[in-house]
Amino acid sequence: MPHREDYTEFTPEQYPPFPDSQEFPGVELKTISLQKLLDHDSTEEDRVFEACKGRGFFYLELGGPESGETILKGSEEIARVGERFMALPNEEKMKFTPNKKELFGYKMLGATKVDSTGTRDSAEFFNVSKNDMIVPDNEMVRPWPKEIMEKKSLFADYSRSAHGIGMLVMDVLARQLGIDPEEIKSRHKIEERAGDHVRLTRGPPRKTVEMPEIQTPSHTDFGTITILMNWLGGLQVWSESSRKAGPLEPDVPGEWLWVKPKKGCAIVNLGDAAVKFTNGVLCSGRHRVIPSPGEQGKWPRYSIVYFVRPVDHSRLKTLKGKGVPPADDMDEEGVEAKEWIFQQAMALGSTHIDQKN
Ligand SMILES: O=C(O)CCC(=O)C(=O)O
Ligand SMILES: [Fe+2]
Repeated sequence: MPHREDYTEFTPEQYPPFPDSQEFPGVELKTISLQKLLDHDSTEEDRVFEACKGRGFFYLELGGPESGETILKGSEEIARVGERFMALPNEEKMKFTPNKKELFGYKMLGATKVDSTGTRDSAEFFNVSKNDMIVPDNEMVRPWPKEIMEKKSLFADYSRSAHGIGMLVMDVLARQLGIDPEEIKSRHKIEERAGDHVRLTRGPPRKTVEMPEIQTPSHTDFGTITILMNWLGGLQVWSESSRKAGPLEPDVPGEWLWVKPKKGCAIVNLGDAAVKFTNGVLCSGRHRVIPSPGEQGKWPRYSIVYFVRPVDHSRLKTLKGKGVPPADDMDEEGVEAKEWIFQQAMALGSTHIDQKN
């Protein structure tokens, strides 16, 4: 008999492959090499620009560079932290719900409405603030569970690497669009407080063959760019890219296509802030998560996501660049990022967020 300490429900080495069947139509995504982007390979820069103007989703091959290796190894270690936290009794987990209009902390199963009739989601997640992980304990602004505090340096390294990778991509995109890269850098300084976080998500195994439940409802990410690690199918993108869909439902005809996890790669996607900065030249792809398909559905599904977001007090508005069509808001001050993120989260049907400052 294995000891309790040996038990782990996050066991990527045991997962069956994504089913090879027409029943589960997949999306074709470009695979971009992190090493080539670091080397300023101009063909790779053109490819990533195309991917971000198109669907706004691509695979990023991580192996080799230090930051990529940190994400590859760190995501598995963080998933195990997630497993330990999610196994705690509910009352323990509920001590860490968000406060003050922020999204950090625990979201229980069912806290998000997934459609206009009020059906609830079926995944739980924990958002770990980048800023609290990269400062000494006495400068942290929230209490964190012991499971996370024990691994604070892991979260700090992971946050720095994921943030760095996100900024590398944004720097390429800014140059392609003739936007002054400083406009992007100054809005994403890692030491300044931002909504950036590492999200640890657990979705339960699939209950029925029909896969009726929604683990994470249809949405576009709110921030600038997202670095996602997952090991089991479940993520789907809407087949048609849309730059102005409302919060929950796609507004253009299409279908959900599966995004198959790809070994050694992160799935990277742009968020609504990148759309705002570029007046819709870049795309924030609509996506959702349902239980894993076929045999994969017997396992609980973990994903580790890093959201790069504009710093709290920066302003969201269209930036100037030769590749950016002029917009009405270019000479305005713009809305504060913290308020924008809060508004977006509320529009998505979140009921667990504290609406008071
Ligand atoms: O779990 C996943 O694969 C994606 C999760 C996601 O889209 C999100 O948390 O915003
Ligand atoms: Fe997302």
